[in-house]
Amino acid sequence: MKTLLDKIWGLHAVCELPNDETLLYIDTHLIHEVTSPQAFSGLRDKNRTVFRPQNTFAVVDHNVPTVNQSLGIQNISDDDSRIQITTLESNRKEFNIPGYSMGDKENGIVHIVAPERGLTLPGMTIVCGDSHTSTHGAFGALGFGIGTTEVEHVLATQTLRIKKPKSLKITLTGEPSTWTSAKDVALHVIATIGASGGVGYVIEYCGDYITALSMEGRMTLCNMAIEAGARSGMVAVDQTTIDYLNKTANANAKYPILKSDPDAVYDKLVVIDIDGLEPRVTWGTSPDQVCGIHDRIPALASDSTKAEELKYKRVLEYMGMYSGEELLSMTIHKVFLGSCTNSRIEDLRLAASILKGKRIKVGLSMMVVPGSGAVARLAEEEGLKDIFVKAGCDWREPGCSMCLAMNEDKLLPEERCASTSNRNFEGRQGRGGRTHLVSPAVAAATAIKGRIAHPMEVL
Ligand SMILES: CC(C)[C@H](C(=O)O)[C@@H](O)C(=O)O
Ligand code: SF4
Repeated sequence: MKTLLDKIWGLHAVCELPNDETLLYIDTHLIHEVTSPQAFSGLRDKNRTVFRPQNTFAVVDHNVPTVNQSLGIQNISDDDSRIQITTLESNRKEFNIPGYSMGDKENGIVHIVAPERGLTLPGMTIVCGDSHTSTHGAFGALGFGIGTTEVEHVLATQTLRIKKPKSLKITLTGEPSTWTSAKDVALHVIATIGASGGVGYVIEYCGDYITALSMEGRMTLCNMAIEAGARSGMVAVDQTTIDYLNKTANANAKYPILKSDPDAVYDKLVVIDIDGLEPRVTWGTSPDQVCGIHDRIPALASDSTKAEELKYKRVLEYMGMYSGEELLSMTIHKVFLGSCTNSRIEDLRLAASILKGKRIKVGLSMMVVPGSGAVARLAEEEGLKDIFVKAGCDWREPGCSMCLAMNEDKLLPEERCASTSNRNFEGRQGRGGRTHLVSPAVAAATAIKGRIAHPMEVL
């Protein structure tokens, strides 16, 4: 009667520690340039080394420019970005850590690259100094984000001191509408349980919708478990997982069909009906401020407190909207197709299928940032890049880009963006920028119309 979480935990618990903590063995440690510098400095200060460099893998993604990466790191004008990238390069050399440098043809966003390279496998524990490490749970693995001090601990020992999270089973019932994707379901889950509804839990997604969902869709869903406050998201291993791994990791390997026992006991159970669910769009500055695409900006609840009223007014003011305004009437200046939520090949295929033979609205700009070199190559081979370019989109090189605006890709104050990324808080995509989180299909339709649009409006 064990859950998937119990099983993976049991296989990795080295010993129990005081204060309810477990010393957990870590199979794969992913690192990037933002949260690793202090961890390496810590190692050096204590005269320690990296215990298992071969189980560590580095990419540079947050700060990299999305144009002219081949010109090299010295070409990056922002000092912080250049220093972070250079520091990771030198730490990798010093500690013998495998990975990709800027401009490497396989480099990309850490959560896209690792699954693609077979570094994410069923039953593994995977950590990274990055909250969206939850993405890897799509493979029946336990992936979660850690802080910089913990990065140092994992580098030094390949283990982590951690309290076991509680388990939350979310069963999705019914069939959503045709143009509703995993992104929309992720937003609906967050809206239903709230942005802190998952705090203290690892979510396991179950139900027929999940069984039928592609690996890319499962990654999108697990990626955004964090936006519901959860430590991670996971999906049981099934034939879809195995088929994907046979293509990407190793065609001859035997992978364990790891799943929860039928009578497994969870700490909490939630059932969410997604029957007929329409595409979702966020209207506010929290990922749980979500509406159906045909809805209007919701009014303030009549039983709201003064504090809630002030917060609501602040959100509308920042977003430049009014209560009752129609989402479909919202003029959009920029569209961002990218991020570890939605920059896999399936996302690009979907957006390209809508943009094929069409032009994006005059005055609007759309940036397409593939999640990795492999995604970019495949998109070029399949003719997707051509479709985007012909439609007037800006085809870029891989990286986090306008998901968090640590490079040149930013919104200007009051610019409104339909973005396939995962966070919409104030300033996330540039100071004063306004973010609406959407699916790749809605992003493409929106680019054509110049306002939030349902794919059916352009097909
Ligand atoms: C920079 C990093 C620590 C951060 C995270 O952990 O999520 C980033 O990836 C993000 O999406 O905000
Ligand atoms: S794409 Fe966005 S969410 Fe993902 S790791 Fe990069 S910054 Fe974080």
